[in-house]
Formats: sequence, C-alpha cells, structure tokens
Amino acid sequence: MTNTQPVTTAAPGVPGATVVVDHVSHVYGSGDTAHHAIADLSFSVMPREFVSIVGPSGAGKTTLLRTLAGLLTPTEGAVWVEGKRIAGVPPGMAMVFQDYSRSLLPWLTVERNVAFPLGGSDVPKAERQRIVDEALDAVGLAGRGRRYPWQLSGGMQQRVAIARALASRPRLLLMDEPFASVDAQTREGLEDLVLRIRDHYDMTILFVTHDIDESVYLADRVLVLSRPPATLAEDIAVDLGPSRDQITTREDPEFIHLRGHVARLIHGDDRAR
Ligand SMILES: Nc1ncnc2c1ncn2[C@@H]1O[C@H](COP(=O)(O)OP(=O)(O)OP(=O)(O)O)[C@@H](O)[C@H]1O
Repeated sequence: MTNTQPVTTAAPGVPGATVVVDHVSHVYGSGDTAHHAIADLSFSVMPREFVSIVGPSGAGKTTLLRTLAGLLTPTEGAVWVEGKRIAGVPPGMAMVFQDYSRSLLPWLTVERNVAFPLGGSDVPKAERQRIVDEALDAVGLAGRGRRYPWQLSGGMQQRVAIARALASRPRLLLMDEPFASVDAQTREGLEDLVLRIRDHYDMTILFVTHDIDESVYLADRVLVLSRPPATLAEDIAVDLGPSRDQITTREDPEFIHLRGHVARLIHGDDRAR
C-alpha cells in the first residue's frame, strides 16, 4: 500500500527529518470505556538515526509504533514520513514484530518467506533472487534458504523475519520488541546484527523495547514515554560513539549512567530529575 495524502503544507518539526510525530494523541474506544493511550506526543527522527522507545508497561509504545506504521490513525495530530503526511502504510517502511512464529509462513521455505514482500512487484526473477540472497547473507543465513522456518532455532527465525523486512529495501524500519522471545546470548547477537544492517542498508530505525540496557546499547537517542496517557518524559542523546561492543560499551561509565537515568525515569524516581 502506498497511501499518502497530497502534500499541502511543509512537514512540521526539524527540516529533513525522516519521521515527524506532530502532537499525536490516540484514544481507544469512546465514552465510559475510552482509554487515552497517547497524549500530545511530538518528536522528529533524522535519516539514519537509531531511536529506542521505552516506557512503563502499557505506556502506549506499540500504539505509537502502529501509528507510525500507518496501521492506526491517530485521534489527533499527524505523522509525517519523508515529508509526507501519512494516511496508511508509508512507502519505504517495513516492520518486525516480537512474534516471529506468527509472522513467518510455515509452509513456505525461508527463501520464499524472504521474497514475500516482492510478491506483487515487477522485479525480474534474477534480481529477486539477488535481493533475497543479499538479505539472507546480511542476517548470516546464506545457504539456509531452502529450509523451512520450523527447521530453524528461534533466533534464526527472527533473522529470517528481519531478512524479509530487508527484502523490501526499507528506508525506515520499525521494530516492536523484536528480541523479547529469544535467550540472552542470541539476543546479543541479534542486537549487533541490527546495528550492522542499519549501516549496510542505510536505514532509519525505531525500536521499541522493554529492556533498558538494550535501548541504550543500540541507540543514538532514547525516547522515554511517561505513564499512560503517554507523553514524552525525556528525549535522551546517547553519546557512546558509532560502534558498540557487547563488553566494552556496557562497561563504559556513560552507558552505566544512562541506563540508571532511563531506569529512574521509567520507575518514577525523582532523583533522575
Ligand atoms: N485495540 C485496543 N483497544 C483498546 N485498548 C487498547 C487496544 N490496544 C491497546 N490498548 C490499550 O492501550 C494501552 C497501551 O497499549 P500498548 O500496547 O500500546 O502499550 P505498550 O507500552 O506497548 O505495552 P507493553 O509495555 O505491555 O508492551 C494499554 O492500556 C492497552 O490495554
């Protein structure tokens, strides 16, 4: 789907931003059962930025991501992607969910799952195969294309789901707790994988996670949402340099400071302020 409304005015926020969230609110239901999930949220994300989104449980993180994906229409405000106000799934966007077992089709091989987003396009067969091979190679699954998802470990299945997102050549990748269902060691490998593919594919990434350490380890910025209705508690720059390492980055005093700061914001400790 490529539903975008005609551009009638320039996007608000920072000029050149990939994503602009402009005074977005979302209310589920109405009347007595209305639930105000997001309240007047505004921020911008620049090209190639990696932005983590964290917040208390039920704060509205998934609601925000679905709004950015064009899957939910905000009750108030608007989302702009690459200068266009969205009214549906924006072009050049892909999403990766936590539950890889439900997002992969078990009756298709890994290769055909990865090729799935190219289904309706007029990409020639040879080019299609090249894109699939490149995506599988990028996630370390070269040579596994003929297997079926259920023949792979959980971490490998999530890598297939990431490869499928890459096959559509997204400029914007939205990830909703993508590593919550894998063990700690696999998770570290996937975190480093995502940093590598961000550079290789030149993408902007918004990454929802419950894991405070992960949010800091991966990101250029951490957006901390408040308790519901969620607004922006703090927009934190992560000054840890462009390359990260699972051991040395996590030992860095700045990393330790930031993870404590984010934790206090989420747990409502006034010492953070
Ligand atoms: N379709 C829906 N209809 C009604 N309420 C909903 C719907 N989807 C979510 N909610 C409510 O909106 C609030 C925010 O939900 P959301 O899933 O966005 O939060 P979250 O921060 O991602 O949650 P979690 O930390 O548990 O992953 C929750 O109270 C949830 O129950």
